Amino acid sequence: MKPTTLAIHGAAGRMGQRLVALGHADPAVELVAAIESASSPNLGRDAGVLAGVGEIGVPLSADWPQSVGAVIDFSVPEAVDGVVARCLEHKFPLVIATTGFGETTRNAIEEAAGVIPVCWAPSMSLTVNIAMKLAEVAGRALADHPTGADVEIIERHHRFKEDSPSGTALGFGRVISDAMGQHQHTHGRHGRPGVRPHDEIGYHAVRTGDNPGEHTIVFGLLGETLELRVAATNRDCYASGALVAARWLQDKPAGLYDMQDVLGLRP
Ligand SMILES: NC(=O)C1=CN([C@@H]2O[C@H](COP(=O)(O)OP(=O)(O)OC[C@H]3O[C@@H](n4cnc5c(N)ncnc54)[C@H](O)[C@@H]3O)[C@@H](O)[C@H]2O)C=CC1
Ligand SMILES: O=C(O)C1=N[C@H](C(=O)O)C[C@H](O)C1
Repeated sequence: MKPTTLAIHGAAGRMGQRLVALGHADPAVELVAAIESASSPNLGRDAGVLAGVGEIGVPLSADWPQSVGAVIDFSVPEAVDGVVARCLEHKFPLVIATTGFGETTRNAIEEAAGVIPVCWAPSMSLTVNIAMKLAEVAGRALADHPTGADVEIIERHHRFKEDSPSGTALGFGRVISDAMGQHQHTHGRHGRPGVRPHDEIGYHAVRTGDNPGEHTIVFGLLGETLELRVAATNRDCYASGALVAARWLQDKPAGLYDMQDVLGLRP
């Protein structure tokens, strides 16, 4: 099978650089474009040199290729509408990994997925996506527990992360509220909020050092506690998941997919 040609959007970032490095080492893909913001100080530099793997002949550029097998986006929320519009215009399959954007962008993604295949997931990590399945199972089993089960989601990320809570924490919250029916989403607590209602999921965003991402989901009953914890030790779990998703999209019809589809975790 021919390698999938790839454009990486946000190629000079923390994630972009790991994608360039892993993509360069992967014979199943061929990196053909490393797209960056028009104001990036890295424009013109070789993407491989920046990523620490030596010269690969792909310069960082604000220009888009005319043709490519798939686009992977790890950039900033404000840039995602533009990525979606470009991919729609050129019919490029698209993997969206950026987090922290709002409803307008979500709607644009859903609309684009009527025309092109899109994989959108807040975490490309295999273990995070398995943990989401486990959270769904736990949520269903505890939904009608007589003592009630309090759900708290604690996430830890590096000091440079700009959105909070993480897209993954919100994803866990969606999966659990679909299973258990909570209607309130509370972000941190202070003052005297009173006795904890059961109809609530609590989110706590910790920002510290260089943590590449860690999520703990607490199901607190009276008398026992279940915790699911999933932690990255580096960013390669996200980068390799995104490369798998880009390959997977190749033969897919237009539609909105996520990593549960890519990893075969959806029944
Ligand atoms: N879904 C997943 O598995 C993961 C998602 N993320 C998300 O990916 C995003 C990027 O994360 P990092 O790499 O840590 O951030 P970063 O800040 O290191 O990189 C973002 C890059 O995007 C570039 N950029 C900004 N505007 C642009 C534009 N208009 N066009 C092209 N490039 C542009 C920046 O110059 C920068 O190089 C964040 O939203 C983060 O939450 C991060 C890790 C895993
Ligand atoms: O910004 C990050 O680093 C990460 N962001 C994603 C998120 O917001 O969930 C995924 C991962 O946790 C790393």
